[in-house]
Amino acid sequence: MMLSITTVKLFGFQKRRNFHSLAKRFSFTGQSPSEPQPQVSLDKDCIGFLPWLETIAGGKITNTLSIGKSIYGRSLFASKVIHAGDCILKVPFNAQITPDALPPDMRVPLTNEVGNIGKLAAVLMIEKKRGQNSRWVPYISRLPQSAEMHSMIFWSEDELNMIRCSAVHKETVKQKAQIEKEFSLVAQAFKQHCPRVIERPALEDFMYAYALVGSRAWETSKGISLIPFADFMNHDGHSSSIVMSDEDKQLSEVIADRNYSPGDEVLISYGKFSNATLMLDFGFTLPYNIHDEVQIQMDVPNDDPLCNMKLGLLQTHHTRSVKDISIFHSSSDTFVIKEVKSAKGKGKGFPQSLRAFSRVLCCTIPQELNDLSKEAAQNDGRLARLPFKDRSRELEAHKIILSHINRLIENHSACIKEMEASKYHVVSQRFAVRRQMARDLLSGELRVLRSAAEWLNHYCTTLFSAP
Ligand SMILES: C[S@@+](CC[C@H](N)C(=O)[O-])C[C@H]1O[C@@H](n2cnc3c(N)ncnc32)[C@H](O)[C@@H]1O
Repeated sequence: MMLSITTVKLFGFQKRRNFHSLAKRFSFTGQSPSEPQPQVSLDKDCIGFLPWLETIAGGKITNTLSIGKSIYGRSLFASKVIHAGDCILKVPFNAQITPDALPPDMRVPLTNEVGNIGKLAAVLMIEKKRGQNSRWVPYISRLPQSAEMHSMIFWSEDELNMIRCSAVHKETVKQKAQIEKEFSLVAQAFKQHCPRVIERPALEDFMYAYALVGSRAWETSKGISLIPFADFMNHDGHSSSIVMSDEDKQLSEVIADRNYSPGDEVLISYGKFSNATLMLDFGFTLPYNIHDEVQIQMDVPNDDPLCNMKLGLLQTHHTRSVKDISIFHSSSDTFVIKEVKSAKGKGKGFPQSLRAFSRVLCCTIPQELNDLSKEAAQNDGRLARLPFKDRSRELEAHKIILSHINRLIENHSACIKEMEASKYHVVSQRFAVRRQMARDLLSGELRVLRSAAEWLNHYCTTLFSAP
């Protein structure tokens, strides 16, 4: 997952928001009550950075932001009063790094099998190896080191074990395998086409570059772009400021969504990401993430006598809507549930597609399946979307999901309990950060699962009370 950019020709003024607490993580130096405008403590390592980038850009990038340090690494802070609606930074496309920078000979062998992140990671490796000869050295030297990063591809077996009950565990394994596959192609291309720059490509270096790109590049018309300076901005899930791209003016820009005083940390939204996505790709979590979700995998058992008929029917009718598919590469029996806001049916409900799947699952004779198929044809074509007329069958269908969800609740609770039991062991700072991430992930998923169980329980108990 990359950060997604919004392409704009004309953009509307974004809604004013209340000041959010994340914007106050910064500690000021030398601030006294008589000073109404606190001074921003600049990141001394970045003093020459903006003038350098402005030279490349051929113009001003910001009038109101400076680079400072937050508890989450580098960040941008208001150096002057900023009003909601102000444009706070503009980075022209010519000051961005894209896969177009790959040596032409390397582009061809990498075309199909290496994704945009892998291609840009290869560019970053080349620039890094060029050292002081790289045009981008002032930028590259200010990127975080791999030891400071917590993207899940860097997690050890023990660390990954903490989240074994979550679907993101499997995704991490898949992502690592994909990176290794892409690395073998990139390494081959390096050996053939740039042996003098990269003599002995190392998987470790590729993984580091891949994690940097995955956590700080935006999808753009070039496929993907690293946008220096804009990528020093940290994420706030409540912010409505995003990085936007203006193809006519050939630049990326950010508009403030709220007022800021000098010294405030200025945050943007990377997207509506769950903690699973944030930890997999960005290496952090939010303590309470409203976008948390749980991936549910349900199978038609192989020993079900109607297995083939059910699979055929499900395939023909596509039980899932596209909205059910998340970051996870889903198979035909994968569903995503979000927090069900109210057990009484208000707010976001329980996914219809999963309920439909379980109705199909509990059919025991071909006639029932044929009836579902006929019913779909008479309505909007979607299978099993209406409750069974026979309420005990409807109950049975929902009990299937409920027992699956209850099992996941048990697994999540056991993982959390195990983690809490090991809380007082002496651990490294790195492990402590990752354990907190694991806790945020699992508690968020547990919240989602419990809301789903509550909804299902309510549905099951009221099924027979309706007239
Ligand atoms: C686009 S970069 C932002 C700049 C970064 N802090 C730096 O030092 O260069 C994204 C990275 O910043 C950190 N980050 C951003 N927002 C965060 C947040 N709300 N909580 C924790 N870490 C965050 C994570 O390490 C993430 O991978």
